[in-house]
Amino acid sequence: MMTPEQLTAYKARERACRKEVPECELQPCGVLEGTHLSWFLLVPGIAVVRGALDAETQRQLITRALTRYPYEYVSNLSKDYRLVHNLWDLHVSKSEERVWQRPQHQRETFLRHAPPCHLHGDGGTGGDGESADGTSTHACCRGGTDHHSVAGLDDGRAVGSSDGAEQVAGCGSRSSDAAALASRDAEAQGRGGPHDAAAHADNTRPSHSPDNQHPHTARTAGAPAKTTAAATPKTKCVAGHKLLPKLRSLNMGYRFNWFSRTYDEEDFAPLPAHLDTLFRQLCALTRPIHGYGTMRPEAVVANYYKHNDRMMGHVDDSEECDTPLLSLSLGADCLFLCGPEAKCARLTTGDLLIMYGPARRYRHSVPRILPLSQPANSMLDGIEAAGVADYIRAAGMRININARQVKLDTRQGGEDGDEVGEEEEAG
Ligand SMILES: O=C(O)CCC(=O)C(=O)O
Ligand SMILES: [Fe+2]
Repeated sequence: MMTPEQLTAYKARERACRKEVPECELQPCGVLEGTHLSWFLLVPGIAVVRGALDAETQRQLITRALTRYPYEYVSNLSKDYRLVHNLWDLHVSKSEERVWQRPQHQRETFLRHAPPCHLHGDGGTGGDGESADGTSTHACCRGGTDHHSVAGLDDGRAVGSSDGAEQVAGCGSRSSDAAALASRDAEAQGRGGPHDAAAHADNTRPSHSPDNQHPHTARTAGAPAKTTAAATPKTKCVAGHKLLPKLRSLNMGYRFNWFSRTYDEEDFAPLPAHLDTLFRQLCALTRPIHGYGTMRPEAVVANYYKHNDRMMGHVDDSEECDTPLLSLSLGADCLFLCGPEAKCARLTTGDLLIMYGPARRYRHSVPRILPLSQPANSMLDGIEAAGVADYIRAAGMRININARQVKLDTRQGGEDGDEVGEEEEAG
């Protein structure tokens, strides 16, 4: 828990990050055993492994995050729109086909009882972000290199590095602050979205313009809703190709119920096997840091930030267990604030951030997305899927994919959860 003074100072630092790029406060801690990966501590319990993912793995995750996950899983758009086509396909075809919003009663129902994923035809979209310039050149600690990072994401098989080194990954959660709670409630009622960019300073999810809801979204601040559920006409619709930019976040595995503020046992969409494998490997790889050899990545959230988006302060405290939260950065750099002292780290593409121990429940936020770095641009150059690199560049996009174990070990009766989905196809 933070004192009121600490909270005030935290929020002031979030605001300051919009204007300047503070020094990265990561402290070097050494090299991960069996790898050439350098790791750092922001505060005890908040670690960053630089370059934990190799470039090809980053490219695969980015491609899937744009072309597959939004179609296969519930996103912030799911509450508002019923999609019968893949968002990416609508985007590249510049489809003018109109996508209709759900009627109000369906949106409310959807929030409480989201359909199981693999919704062919049930995707979602969210609100628009704002923009702001994140210009800054901040020197920060750098670590590992590609060839020692986690490599390969072939579906159904473990990710391992080409030289024997391996890596790990992480995830996020919900806030416990009263402010965050209030904002979540607001979002649950159809206001505010995960990423409300310029939105209010107080909450959680990346803020873009407030819109739709998604589990992680709810922590967003009480940004003024541009479109409240109640005000949305039943007939509102949007051209298909305009939906992808509204994507803010999506949820794989257990979905968070923003009304009960718990994970619903029955609301589970199996993860893609490659993500399950990746996060398990990352957890094992970073055991020397956090002490946990295994974790089940039961709730995975992908957050999509455009250059002016941000995620306000929140605490991820809805999970039952204390296993590490693993969080991957892809694309543009960002500033990450954390803890009672609002320490600041600059995260770069391929980095793995880990929250563990008591710090697992520290307040944290992403107050600013920075311009794409040269290494990020080089990494994007290798993306094969047409249009993906251009899309990331045009939006100045950062994608965060985080994973957390939700249930206590006893809940699923085994060391490893086995509810991993089949991968239909690669790529
Ligand atoms: O984007 C990030 O790095 C943080 C995401 C986060 O805190 C969350 O999803 O809970
Ligand atoms: Fe979080």
